[in-house]
Amino acid sequence: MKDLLLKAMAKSLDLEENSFSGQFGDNPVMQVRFNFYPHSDRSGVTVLLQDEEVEGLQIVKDGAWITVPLIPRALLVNLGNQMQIMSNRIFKSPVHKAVTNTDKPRISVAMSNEAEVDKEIGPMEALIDD
Ligand SMILES: O=C(O)CCC(=O)C(=O)O
Ligand SMILES: [Fe+2]
Repeated sequence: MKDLLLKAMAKSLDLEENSFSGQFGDNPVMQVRFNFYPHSDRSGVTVLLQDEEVEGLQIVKDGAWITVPLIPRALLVNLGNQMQIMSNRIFKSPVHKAVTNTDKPRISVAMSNEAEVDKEIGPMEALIDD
């Protein structure tokens, strides 16, 4: 589909139809990201750098939404579902969401790890009760 779009855009500017696709090369980077809030991260560990001035991250604590306070330049460590599974739920993967406001831009940077795609994970044996 993207090839059709790139060709159509090139044609609309009276360019040769492969003008744009040629610049993307033979192995262009394709990315898809599904954003849905609220969620818990699927990661092992997520490290988040929040906006220095505009809050927005909220987590569920004791059944209520609370806003995570801003600490400029602090890295927030959030555990994801994979750590919850491996720790047999001793570590929790909190449900959270990012709420926006109508007038201020907000940026956040998230970095996370996950187990290898085909790797099966499970609770550590020593953490399982009989
Ligand atoms: O923007 C935020 O503060 C949260 C981002 C987030 O939840 C995520 O990347 O998984
Ligand atoms: Fe998240």
